[in-house]
Amino acid sequence: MPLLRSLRGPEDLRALPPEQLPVLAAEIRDALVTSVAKTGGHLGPNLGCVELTIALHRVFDSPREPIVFDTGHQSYVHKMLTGRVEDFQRLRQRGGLSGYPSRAESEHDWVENSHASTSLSYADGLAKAFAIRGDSRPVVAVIGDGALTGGMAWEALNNIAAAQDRPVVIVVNDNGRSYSPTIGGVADALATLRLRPGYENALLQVRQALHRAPVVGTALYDALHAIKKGLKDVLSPQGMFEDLGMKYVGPVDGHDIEVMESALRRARSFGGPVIVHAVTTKGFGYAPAETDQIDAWHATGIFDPDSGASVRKTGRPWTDAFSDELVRVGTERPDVVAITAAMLHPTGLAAFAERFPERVFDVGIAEQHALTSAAGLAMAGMHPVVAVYSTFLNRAFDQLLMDVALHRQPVTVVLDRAGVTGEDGASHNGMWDMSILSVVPGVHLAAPRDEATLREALREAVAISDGPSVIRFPKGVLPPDVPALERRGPVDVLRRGGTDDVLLVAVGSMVPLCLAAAERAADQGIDVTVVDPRWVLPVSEELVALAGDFRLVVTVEDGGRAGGVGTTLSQALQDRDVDVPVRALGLPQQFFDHGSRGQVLADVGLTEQDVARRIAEWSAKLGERSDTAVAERVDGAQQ
Ligand SMILES: Cc1ncc(C[n+]2csc(CCOP(=O)(O)OP(=O)(O)O)c2C)c(N)n1
Ligand SMILES: CC(=O)[C@@H](O)[C@H](O)COP(=O)(O)O
Ligand SMILES: [Mg+2]
Repeated sequence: MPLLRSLRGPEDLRALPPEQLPVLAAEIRDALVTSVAKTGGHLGPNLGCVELTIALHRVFDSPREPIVFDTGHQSYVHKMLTGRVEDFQRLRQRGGLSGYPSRAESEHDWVENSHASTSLSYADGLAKAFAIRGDSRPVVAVIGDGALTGGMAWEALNNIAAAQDRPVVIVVNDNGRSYSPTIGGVADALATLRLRPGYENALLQVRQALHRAPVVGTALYDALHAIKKGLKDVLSPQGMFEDLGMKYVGPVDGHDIEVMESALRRARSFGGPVIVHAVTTKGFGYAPAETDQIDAWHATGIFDPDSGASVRKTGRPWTDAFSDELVRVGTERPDVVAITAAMLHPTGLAAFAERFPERVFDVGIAEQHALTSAAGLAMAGMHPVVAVYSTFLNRAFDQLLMDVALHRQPVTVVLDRAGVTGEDGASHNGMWDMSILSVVPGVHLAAPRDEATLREALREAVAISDGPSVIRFPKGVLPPDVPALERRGPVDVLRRGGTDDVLLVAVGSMVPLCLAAAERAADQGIDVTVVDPRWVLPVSEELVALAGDFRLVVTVEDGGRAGGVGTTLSQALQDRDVDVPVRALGLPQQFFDHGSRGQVLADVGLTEQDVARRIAEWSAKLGERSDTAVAERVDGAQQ
């Protein structure tokens, strides 16, 4: 890849003659496929925006003129063009290149969050600040047709369109898909625009008119008229953007660098808010991705670049267990409906959709709306199951609190990817849900430990009729089922220590680690009883009663410690005057850099060795304290 590797940055790219650009695009595609095959990552979205990104960096002077990528999963090409091509060897690996823009990596990355539909708000804010400072530089936001379905994008558009003197260039990268084809009114309107005679036609019209233009006479008038008409077609408010007063350039073939560049230059020179509508193909140029009907290789694991065959991790994913059980529940319960925020397949709803197509709603990337519309469905007699990744529930906290919980509506939220997810980095760790849910009155929260308890939790959740229920489980494959020795209320006793030494409360996916830690502690002569509360909210009376029987309670959870299970259990014990020390092990409230789940957990001391060591330390301290107390009592008695 001599051309790609010779580029030190966008200045070099801008110096390339246009005829070399297709070669560069081919080299970038090759680099994308070769590298993502080894590490996994967002291949389809990046293959689809190669030419678009080349054109952006030729027209705009990044980093002075910010280019904000919505979600950021499509920023690999931008990274390659801004001096990071060599770093792709370690994409998404610990200490290596992030899979999203990263402010620590490059001054070209203004924004790094990867929750969708934020780019227009960032761009709006940047443009407002530049305007106040008397700086007229343009700001660019690149947003996919999927991200454009998110409410925030429209809140921002409402502001951007109103400020005709602020130069915000919005590039809509319209590949017609989120993961699956994007659906809804916005998507339909984009599809209609896509069918219009495009920017290329108008450009051709202008060029031909210019060639024909004589010096004088009616022919000159006709030619000028044609030029005017062509330009009007190129830059005029149309369709859905019309009412907002936005200028619109397009549709543009997003894989034609020359045309893309021309459209962007025109948008740049306009000096106000303008939309450039680029039509692209997700996975472009790599047949296995381009032809994949499910998600055009939106996010892939490791694969063989020649055949496209995936090198799969073996094992049954948690998502599949949920997916199967939901279909069973749906067969028995005609009132159960499912909602996805544009993630039908990855959240495991595809099987339910196939079986009950009329009972599934894809609301777009709109978690807030998902929750409130679920409340509406519940009010009218349905039991909605909203399946989202844990980290995206953050978006819909207020809707869960006020629209669902306050109204005591029976809505079940299923959180996939709860806990540390790892390779996607800080924004994707599902480590906030237990903290934010702990403040929601009346919520029921289950953290199943295996397939059997996941299935059971789902059935229990859809039977709850007086408020929201939530089930959380991690990314990855299921562990073997861990049968309970005994059940007390919702609490499963998984291991009995011989004495009332230590009660280890193992939350969900932490169960295998806790059982192993208990064995290690036993080797050091410490008796540990291990329980799984299964339903961590509300804290059950049975768990409180059990805790009161022990000298020390240790909780282990795959979530933020603030407001987590340890905190809520402590509070519950205090509320009931049960005097037993609780030590909480979990994630500190930090943003963790990307790395594998195992690495992140090890960094924060969530390994069986570390948990066993902490138990031993705390246990010893308590022993010292009670020895001292006994000694003091004896001393006191002797004096
Ligand atoms: C708030 C939020 N919800 C869900 C997601 C998961 N997600 C990541 S990319 C994506 C689809 C994006 O589609 P689009 O914006 O069209 O980009 P494309 O991948 O097609 O280029 C979704 C749903 C997210 N990142 N943020
Ligand atoms: C960008 C985004 O939010 C998703 O594409 C996410 O990266 C997918 O994660 P999984 O690979 O865990 O499904
Ligand atoms: Mg898209």
